[in-house]
Amino acid sequence: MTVILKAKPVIESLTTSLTADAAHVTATLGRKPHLTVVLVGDDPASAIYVRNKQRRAEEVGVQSETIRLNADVSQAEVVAKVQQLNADPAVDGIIVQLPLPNQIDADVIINTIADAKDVDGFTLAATGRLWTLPKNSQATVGPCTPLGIMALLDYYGIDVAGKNAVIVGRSNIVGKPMAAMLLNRGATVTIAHSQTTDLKAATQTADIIVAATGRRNLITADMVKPGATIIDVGMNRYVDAAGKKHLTGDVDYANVAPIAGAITPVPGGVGPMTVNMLLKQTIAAAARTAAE
Ligand SMILES: Nc1nc(=O)c2c([nH]1)NC[C@@H]1CN(c3ccc(C(=O)N[C@@H](CCC(=O)O)C(=O)O)cc3)C=[N+]21
Repeated sequence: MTVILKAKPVIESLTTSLTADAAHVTATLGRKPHLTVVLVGDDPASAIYVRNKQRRAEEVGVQSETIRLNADVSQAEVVAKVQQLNADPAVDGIIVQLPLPNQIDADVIINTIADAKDVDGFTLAATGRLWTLPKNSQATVGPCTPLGIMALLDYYGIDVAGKNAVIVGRSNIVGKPMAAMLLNRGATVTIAHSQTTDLKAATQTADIIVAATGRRNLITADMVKPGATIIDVGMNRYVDAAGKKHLTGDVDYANVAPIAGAITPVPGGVGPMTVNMLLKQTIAAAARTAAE
Protein backbone atom coordinates (compact mmCIF):
# COMPACT_ATOMS: atom_id res chain seq x y z
CA MET A 1 0.00 0.00 0.00
CA THR A 2 1.27 3.44 -0.93
CA VAL A 3 1.73 5.79 2.03
CA ILE A 4 0.20 9.19 1.30
CA LEU A 5 2.47 11.75 2.92
CA LYS A 6 -0.19 14.19 4.06
CA ALA A 7 0.85 17.34 5.90
CA LYS A 8 -2.20 17.34 8.16
CA PRO A 9 -1.06 14.97 10.93
CA VAL A 10 2.43 16.50 10.91
CA ILE A 11 0.97 19.95 11.31
CA GLU A 12 -1.35 18.80 14.08
CA SER A 13 1.67 17.46 15.93
CA LEU A 14 3.47 20.79 15.40
CA THR A 15 0.59 22.92 16.65
CA THR A 16 1.28 22.29 20.33
CA SER A 17 4.95 23.30 20.17
CA LEU A 18 4.43 26.27 17.83
CA THR A 19 1.59 27.62 19.98
CA ALA A 20 3.52 27.12 23.23
CA ASP A 21 6.71 28.68 21.83
CA ALA A 22 4.80 31.65 20.41
CA ALA A 23 3.00 32.16 23.74
CA HIS A 24 6.28 32.04 25.64
CA VAL A 25 7.84 34.70 23.40
CA THR A 26 4.68 36.79 23.64
CA ALA A 27 4.90 36.74 27.45
CA THR A 28 8.56 37.78 27.39
CA LEU A 29 8.39 40.47 24.69
CA GLY A 30 4.94 41.79 25.56
CA ARG A 31 3.90 41.31 21.94
CA LYS A 32 3.39 38.42 19.51
CA PRO A 33 6.16 37.19 17.20
CA HIS A 34 5.85 39.38 14.12
CA LEU A 35 6.33 38.33 10.49
CA THR A 36 6.32 40.90 7.69
CA VAL A 37 5.79 39.71 4.14
CA VAL A 38 6.69 42.00 1.25
CA LEU A 39 4.68 41.16 -1.86
CA VAL A 40 5.49 42.95 -5.11
CA GLY A 41 2.92 42.74 -7.89
CA ASP A 42 0.77 39.63 -8.18
CA ASP A 43 2.12 36.12 -8.70
CA PRO A 44 -0.50 33.36 -8.29
CA ALA A 45 1.72 30.97 -6.27
CA SER A 46 2.64 33.85 -3.98
CA ALA A 47 -1.03 34.69 -3.47
CA ILE A 48 -1.77 31.14 -2.24
CA TYR A 49 1.23 31.30 0.06
CA VAL A 50 0.21 34.66 1.54
CA ARG A 51 -3.34 33.50 2.24
CA ASN A 52 -2.29 30.25 3.92
CA LYS A 53 0.41 31.95 6.01
CA GLN A 54 -2.03 34.50 7.33
CA ARG A 55 -4.50 31.82 8.39
CA ARG A 56 -1.96 29.58 10.07
CA ALA A 57 -0.21 32.52 11.79
CA GLU A 58 -3.47 33.42 13.52
CA GLU A 59 -3.96 29.82 14.67
CA VAL A 60 -0.59 29.58 16.41
CA GLY A 61 -0.34 33.14 17.75
CA VAL A 62 1.97 34.87 15.29
CA GLN A 63 1.19 38.32 13.94
CA SER A 64 1.55 38.31 10.16
CA GLU A 65 1.46 41.48 8.12
CA THR A 66 1.63 41.80 4.33
CA ILE A 67 3.05 44.89 2.63
CA ARG A 68 1.89 45.07 -0.98
CA LEU A 69 3.95 47.05 -3.48
CA ASN A 70 3.03 47.84 -7.09
CA ALA A 71 4.57 45.70 -9.85
CA ASP A 72 6.36 48.80 -11.22
CA VAL A 73 8.11 49.70 -7.93
CA SER A 74 11.83 50.51 -8.25
CA GLN A 75 14.62 48.40 -6.78
CA ALA A 76 15.68 51.34 -4.58
CA GLU A 77 12.19 51.57 -3.10
CA VAL A 78 12.16 47.86 -2.21
CA VAL A 79 15.66 48.11 -0.69
CA ALA A 80 14.50 51.09 1.38
CA LYS A 81 11.45 49.17 2.59
CA VAL A 82 13.56 46.19 3.66
CA GLN A 83 16.04 48.47 5.45
CA GLN A 84 13.16 50.10 7.32
CA LEU A 85 11.92 46.65 8.43
CA ASN A 86 15.46 45.63 9.44
CA ALA A 87 15.59 48.65 11.75
CA ASP A 88 12.12 48.09 13.21
CA PRO A 89 12.41 46.35 16.61
CA ALA A 90 8.78 45.22 16.35
CA VAL A 91 9.55 43.04 13.29
CA ASP A 92 11.10 39.61 13.95
CA GLY A 93 10.98 38.02 10.51
CA ILE A 94 10.98 39.42 6.97
CA ILE A 95 10.27 37.64 3.74
CA VAL A 96 10.20 39.15 0.28
CA GLN A 97 8.08 36.96 -1.93
CA LEU A 98 9.68 35.64 -5.09
CA PRO A 99 9.55 35.96 -8.03
CA LEU A 100 10.13 39.70 -8.24
CA PRO A 101 9.43 41.78 -11.37
CA ASN A 102 12.24 42.06 -13.94
CA GLN A 103 13.40 45.56 -13.01
CA ILE A 104 14.39 44.26 -9.57
CA ASP A 105 17.51 42.18 -8.84
CA ALA A 106 16.24 39.57 -6.38
CA ASP A 107 19.75 38.82 -5.04
CA VAL A 108 20.20 42.44 -4.01
CA ILE A 109 16.85 42.50 -2.21
CA ILE A 110 17.34 39.16 -0.44
CA ASN A 111 20.80 40.11 0.76
CA THR A 112 19.48 43.38 2.17
CA ILE A 113 17.46 41.37 4.70
CA ALA A 114 19.19 41.34 8.10
CA ASP A 115 20.59 37.89 8.87
CA ALA A 116 18.70 37.72 12.18
CA LYS A 117 15.38 38.39 10.41
CA ASP A 118 15.92 36.11 7.39
CA VAL A 119 13.20 33.54 8.15
CA ASP A 120 13.22 32.30 4.53
CA GLY A 121 16.87 31.24 4.90
CA PHE A 122 17.76 32.77 1.53
CA THR A 123 20.64 35.13 2.31
CA LEU A 124 24.28 34.36 1.52
CA ALA A 125 24.94 33.90 5.23
CA ALA A 126 22.11 31.39 5.61
CA THR A 127 23.21 29.54 2.46
CA GLY A 128 26.78 29.27 3.73
CA ARG A 129 25.57 28.07 7.12
CA LEU A 130 23.44 25.35 5.51
CA TRP A 131 26.27 24.06 3.30
CA THR A 132 28.79 23.99 6.15
CA LEU A 133 26.72 22.18 8.79
CA PRO A 134 28.60 19.30 10.35
CA LYS A 135 27.86 15.89 8.84
CA ASN A 136 24.56 14.36 10.05
CA SER A 137 23.73 17.52 12.01
CA GLN A 138 20.10 17.57 13.11
CA ALA A 139 20.12 21.38 13.01
CA THR A 140 17.19 22.83 11.12
CA VAL A 141 18.42 25.86 9.23
CA GLY A 142 17.67 26.89 5.68
CA PRO A 143 14.80 27.53 3.29
CA CYS A 144 11.30 26.59 4.47
CA THR A 145 10.27 24.26 1.65
CA PRO A 146 13.15 21.77 1.96
CA LEU A 147 12.96 22.09 5.76
CA GLY A 148 9.29 21.15 5.55
CA ILE A 149 10.13 18.16 3.34
CA MET A 150 12.70 16.93 5.89
CA ALA A 151 10.10 17.30 8.67
CA LEU A 152 7.60 15.33 6.58
CA LEU A 153 10.12 12.52 5.90
CA ASP A 154 11.03 12.39 9.60
CA TYR A 155 7.41 12.25 10.73
CA TYR A 156 6.64 9.33 8.41
CA GLY A 157 9.84 7.54 9.40
CA ILE A 158 11.47 7.64 5.97
CA ASP A 159 15.20 7.36 6.56
CA VAL A 160 17.34 8.98 3.87
CA ALA A 161 20.80 7.73 4.89
CA GLY A 162 22.34 5.63 2.12
CA LYS A 163 19.42 6.28 -0.24
CA ASN A 164 19.69 7.53 -3.80
CA ALA A 165 17.93 10.88 -3.93
CA VAL A 166 17.26 12.55 -7.27
CA ILE A 167 16.13 16.15 -7.13
CA VAL A 168 14.64 17.59 -10.29
CA GLY A 169 15.10 21.36 -10.32
CA ARG A 170 18.08 23.51 -9.32
CA SER A 171 16.50 26.60 -7.78
CA ASN A 172 17.98 28.42 -4.81
CA ILE A 173 14.61 28.08 -3.03
CA VAL A 174 14.15 24.32 -3.36
CA GLY A 175 16.53 22.20 -5.46
CA LYS A 176 19.89 23.36 -4.15
CA PRO A 177 19.04 23.61 -0.43
CA MET A 178 17.18 20.28 -0.66
CA ALA A 179 20.40 18.73 -1.94
CA ALA A 180 22.33 20.16 1.01
CA MET A 181 19.85 18.78 3.56
CA LEU A 182 19.60 15.30 2.02
CA LEU A 183 23.36 15.11 1.57
CA ASN A 184 23.86 16.14 5.15
CA ARG A 185 21.64 13.30 6.31
CA GLY A 186 23.57 10.72 4.34
CA ALA A 187 21.75 10.42 1.01
CA THR A 188 23.61 10.16 -2.28
CA VAL A 189 22.27 13.16 -4.15
CA THR A 190 21.81 13.96 -7.82
CA ILE A 191 20.42 17.29 -8.98
CA ALA A 192 18.80 16.95 -12.41
CA HIS A 193 17.39 19.90 -14.34
CA SER A 194 16.15 21.11 -17.72
CA GLN A 195 19.54 20.51 -19.35
CA THR A 196 19.91 16.95 -18.02
CA THR A 197 20.21 14.79 -21.12
CA ASP A 198 18.44 11.67 -19.80
CA LEU A 199 16.13 12.57 -16.96
CA LYS A 200 14.36 9.21 -17.00
CA ALA A 201 17.64 7.32 -16.59
CA ALA A 202 18.39 9.45 -13.53
CA THR A 203 14.98 9.18 -11.85
CA GLN A 204 14.70 5.43 -12.46
CA THR A 205 17.62 4.90 -10.07
CA ALA A 206 16.05 7.02 -7.33
CA ASP A 207 14.82 5.79 -3.96
CA ILE A 208 13.62 9.35 -3.37
CA ILE A 209 12.52 11.79 -6.08
CA VAL A 210 11.98 15.46 -5.27
CA ALA A 211 10.24 17.21 -8.17
CA ALA A 212 10.50 20.99 -8.11
CA THR A 213 10.21 22.32 -11.64
CA GLY A 214 6.77 23.89 -12.05
CA ARG A 215 6.01 21.57 -14.98
CA ARG A 216 2.81 19.59 -14.68
CA ASN A 217 3.07 15.82 -15.31
CA LEU A 218 6.85 15.99 -15.75
CA ILE A 219 7.30 12.86 -13.62
CA THR A 220 5.46 9.93 -15.18
CA ALA A 221 5.10 6.33 -13.97
CA ASP A 222 7.77 4.97 -16.35
CA MET A 223 10.34 7.24 -14.67
CA VAL A 224 9.72 5.84 -11.19
CA LYS A 225 11.25 2.79 -9.52
CA PRO A 226 8.52 0.77 -7.75
CA GLY A 227 8.45 1.58 -4.03
CA ALA A 228 10.21 4.95 -4.39
CA THR A 229 9.33 7.95 -2.21
CA ILE A 230 7.93 10.79 -4.34
CA ILE A 231 8.02 14.37 -3.08
CA ASP A 232 6.05 16.76 -5.27
CA VAL A 233 6.91 20.43 -4.79
CA GLY A 234 5.07 21.62 -7.93
CA MET A 235 2.34 24.20 -7.56
CA ASN A 236 0.70 24.40 -10.99
CA ARG A 237 -2.71 25.80 -11.66
CA TYR A 238 -4.71 24.81 -14.69
CA VAL A 239 -8.25 24.87 -15.99
CA ASP A 240 -9.61 21.60 -17.39
CA ALA A 241 -11.76 21.12 -20.50
CA ALA A 242 -14.92 21.57 -18.40
CA GLY A 243 -13.62 24.92 -17.12
CA LYS A 244 -12.86 23.59 -13.63
CA LYS A 245 -9.78 24.98 -11.85
CA HIS A 246 -7.14 22.63 -10.45
CA LEU A 247 -3.97 22.91 -8.41
CA THR A 248 -1.54 20.16 -9.29
CA GLY A 249 2.10 19.27 -8.82
CA ASP A 250 4.88 18.13 -11.17
CA VAL A 251 4.00 14.45 -10.78
CA ASP A 252 1.42 12.48 -12.77
CA TYR A 253 -0.16 11.51 -9.46
CA ALA A 254 -2.89 9.18 -10.72
CA ASN A 255 -0.39 6.88 -12.44
CA VAL A 256 2.62 7.32 -10.15
CA ALA A 257 0.87 6.89 -6.77
CA PRO A 258 -0.03 3.19 -7.31
CA ILE A 259 3.62 2.18 -7.85
CA ALA A 260 5.23 4.56 -5.33
CA GLY A 261 6.09 3.49 -1.79
CA ALA A 262 5.11 6.92 -0.52
CA ILE A 263 3.96 10.12 -2.22
CA THR A 264 3.00 13.67 -1.24
CA PRO A 265 -0.36 14.96 -2.44
CA VAL A 266 -0.84 18.40 -4.01
CA PRO A 267 -2.49 20.22 -2.36
CA GLY A 268 -2.02 19.08 1.24
CA GLY A 269 1.59 17.87 1.08
CA VAL A 270 4.67 20.05 0.82
CA GLY A 271 2.87 23.44 0.62
CA PRO A 272 1.40 23.47 4.14
CA MET A 273 4.73 22.22 5.52
CA THR A 274 6.45 25.28 4.02
CA VAL A 275 4.00 27.57 5.78
CA ASN A 276 4.62 25.88 9.13
CA MET A 277 8.42 26.04 8.81
CA LEU A 278 8.17 29.75 8.07
CA LEU A 279 6.18 30.31 11.26
CA LYS A 280 8.58 28.10 13.21
CA GLN A 281 11.52 30.20 12.03
CA THR A 282 9.66 33.42 12.82
CA ILE A 283 8.98 32.26 16.38
CA ALA A 284 12.65 31.23 16.70
CA ALA A 285 13.79 34.68 15.50
CA ALA A 286 11.51 36.34 18.06
CA ALA A 287 12.77 34.00 20.78
CA ARG A 288 16.37 35.08 20.04
CA THR A 289 15.29 38.71 20.47
CA ALA A 290 13.50 37.80 23.71
CA ALA A 291 16.67 36.15 25.03
CA GLU A 292 18.82 39.24 24.38
N1 LIG B 1 10.38 34.37 -0.52
C1 LIG B 1 9.61 33.34 -0.85
N2 LIG B 1 9.60 32.22 -0.11
C2 LIG B 1 8.79 31.16 -0.44
O1 LIG B 1 8.80 30.12 0.25
C3 LIG B 1 7.91 31.29 -1.56
C4 LIG B 1 7.95 32.50 -2.28
N3 LIG B 1 8.81 33.48 -1.93
N4 LIG B 1 7.14 32.70 -3.35
C5 LIG B 1 6.11 31.76 -3.70
C6 LIG B 1 6.52 30.34 -3.36
C7 LIG B 1 5.35 29.41 -3.32
N5 LIG B 1 5.21 29.01 -1.95
C8 LIG B 1 4.11 28.29 -1.46
C9 LIG B 1 4.08 27.80 -0.17
C10 LIG B 1 2.97 27.13 0.32
C11 LIG B 1 1.88 26.93 -0.48
C12 LIG B 1 0.69 26.23 0.07
O2 LIG B 1 0.31 26.43 1.20
N6 LIG B 1 0.07 25.34 -0.72
C13 LIG B 1 -1.15 24.69 -0.37
C14 LIG B 1 -2.24 25.24 -1.27
C15 LIG B 1 -3.61 24.89 -0.86
C16 LIG B 1 -4.59 25.89 -1.39
O3 LIG B 1 -4.77 26.91 -0.72
O4 LIG B 1 -5.14 25.68 -2.48
C17 LIG B 1 -0.99 23.19 -0.53
O5 LIG B 1 -0.12 22.76 -1.30
O6 LIG B 1 -1.75 22.46 0.09
C18 LIG B 1 1.89 27.40 -1.77
C19 LIG B 1 3.00 28.07 -2.26
C20 LIG B 1 6.21 29.55 -1.22
N7 LIG B 1 7.02 30.30 -1.96
